[in-house]
Amino acid sequence: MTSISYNNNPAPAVAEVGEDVQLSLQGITKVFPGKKDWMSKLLRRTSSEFMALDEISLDIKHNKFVSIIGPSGCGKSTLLNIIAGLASPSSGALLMNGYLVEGPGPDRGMVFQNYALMPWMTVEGNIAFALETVYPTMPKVQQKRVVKENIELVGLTGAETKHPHELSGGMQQRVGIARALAINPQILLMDEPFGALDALTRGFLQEEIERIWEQQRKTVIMVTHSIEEALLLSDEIIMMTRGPGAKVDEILEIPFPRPRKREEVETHPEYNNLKLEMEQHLYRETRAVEKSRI
Ligand SMILES: Nc1ncnc2c1ncn2[C@@H]1O[C@H](COP(=O)(O)OP(=O)(O)OP(=O)(O)O)[C@@H](O)[C@H]1O
Repeated sequence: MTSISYNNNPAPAVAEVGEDVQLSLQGITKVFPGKKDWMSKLLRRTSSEFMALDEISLDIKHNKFVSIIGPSGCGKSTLLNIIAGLASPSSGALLMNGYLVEGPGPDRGMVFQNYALMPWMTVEGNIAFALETVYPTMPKVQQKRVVKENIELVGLTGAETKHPHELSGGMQQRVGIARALAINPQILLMDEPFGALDALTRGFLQEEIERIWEQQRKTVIMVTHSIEEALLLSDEIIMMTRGPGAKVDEILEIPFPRPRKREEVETHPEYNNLKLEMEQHLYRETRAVEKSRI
């Protein structure tokens, strides 16, 4: 792979973190303000403020595949958006290699559930556009090489000149993955990346992600609703409590050897215990949410 470097102009370090820690979340709280303006009052759509996340502290180590799982609406996407710099925390700090980060940056690449491709651009156009935006001075020859390498990496060779509407959902998400990887982020963030796909395509793409991860061993943080997906891909699974004021309940260490094959993972002696523990966690938290609404 072509190596790309960039100057992220990091802010000064504000705290000591362990050498093996790449990303440190320190007391991240997110409170969404309520709506009390005259228009909301007129439309009877006022709301009070809502604390989505309450003092989340986490250390993510280099080259780990980490999944975040929790009951629906607990704040998984909010947390990922804060890590991506697309949302700001109400309090707390986010440190990357010990340096404070306060906005989006090319050190974090994001893959969205709805692909978020430019519909008027081709496959290579979408990837080249991301590269141009992040590395405006990159020579065209290098840009072409990076685009080609990443199209190859996600198995889309031959589809370079197609537009998103000519591609299946699975192929569009491959473009989303290639685009995120092309900017050579230190951390790949994925928000329910396979959530909009049918079961078979989802299975294929999970295996593709496992293959790509083995090649690159980049740190990945993935939000998912799927226990099986988290178990297949992750080194660690962060289980969140229900909101409001969601916290980290427990972090599961996943012991399956790599490279992973679905059949081997599913027949590992620890698989059923881990799956049961996750099911019980999700059931308990979801049941509590439902009870609170009755
Ligand atoms: N802009 C906002 N203003 C007010 N509340 C918000 C806003 N965005 C999210 N929320 C609330 O914050 C909570 C967390 O939302 P978030 O989308 O992060 O949860 P999630 O765990 O990713 O959900 P899901 O599992 O359904 O994808 C929800 O209760 C949601 O309604």
